[in-house]
Amino acid sequence: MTDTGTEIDDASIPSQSEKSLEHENVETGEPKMRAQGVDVYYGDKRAIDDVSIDIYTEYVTAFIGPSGCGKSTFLRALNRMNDTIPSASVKGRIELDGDDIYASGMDVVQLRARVGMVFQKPNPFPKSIYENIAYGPRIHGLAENRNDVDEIVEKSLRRAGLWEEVKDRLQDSGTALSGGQQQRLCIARAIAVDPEVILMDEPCSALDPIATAKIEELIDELRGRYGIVIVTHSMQQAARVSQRTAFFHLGKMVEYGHTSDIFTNPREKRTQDYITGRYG
Ligand SMILES: Nc1ncnc2c1ncn2[C@@H]1O[C@H](COP(=O)(O)OP(=O)(O)OP(=O)(O)O)[C@@H](O)[C@H]1O
Repeated sequence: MTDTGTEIDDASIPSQSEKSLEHENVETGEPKMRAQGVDVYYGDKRAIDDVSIDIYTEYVTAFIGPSGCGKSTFLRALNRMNDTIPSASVKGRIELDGDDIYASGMDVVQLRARVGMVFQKPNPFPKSIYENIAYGPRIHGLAENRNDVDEIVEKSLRRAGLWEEVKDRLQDSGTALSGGQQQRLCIARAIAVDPEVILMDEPCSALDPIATAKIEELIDELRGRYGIVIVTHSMQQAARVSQRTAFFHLGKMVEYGHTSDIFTNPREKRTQDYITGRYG
């Protein structure tokens, strides 16, 4: 996809009457995740206001919007990462395969394996490359013996596009890798526990352009196998890697749709203002 982001000028954006409705209802099949009427609070301050969205395995979904609009807060609500913030609370319903992830019986450790997360700053464990990958499958009972673990380590590193670079140095520390390699190691670590969804919170913001391009290629290769949701500050990145985009502003999800529509044919003026660089 081309860099459509900030290069769009007003003249290229059709008026309401010209807008195609054919993409209005963007999905048909069952979503992997569904959020309905979700509010997230920090204490009594509402950071997310009545957000509803479906997440599909078939597509990469990008969350965009100006700083502080709540993208990361909402992303973290999707695997209960907000539970680690004492003042945070969530209202509404978030489902994974139809099950309420905030239900009292939900095993949060299991949930975070099914809905994995990759953070802004690569955060490998201060252990070997091998152990970074092997730890999760062992504690989740996915491997019975050393052979199983070896297989998972190789498969995960291959899927994350890192195997060829590290296969001869699996006992080296994960923290000795370059930033881009560390981020791919973190993606491999998420993959190793067989997730269904991978949440990525600005996964390239600490990386140089070449490492960024590799992560973007990887995201494209992983699409379809896992539901992928990416928070990004870069509209160019959203346009390159995602098929669906949600635009957030002041805690609300203003607009959701096909990425191409959001960037060339937005329905809402606030989306148009953002993609044309009026704020953010
Ligand atoms: N741990 C926290 N405690 C209190 N308020 C918070 C906390 N984390 C975020 N907020 C507030 O919630 C709102 C949304 O923040 P969030 O980080 O989700 O936005 P964002 O869109 O991801 O921003 P950015 O693009 O700058 O990362 C902001 O007003 C922020 O100050």
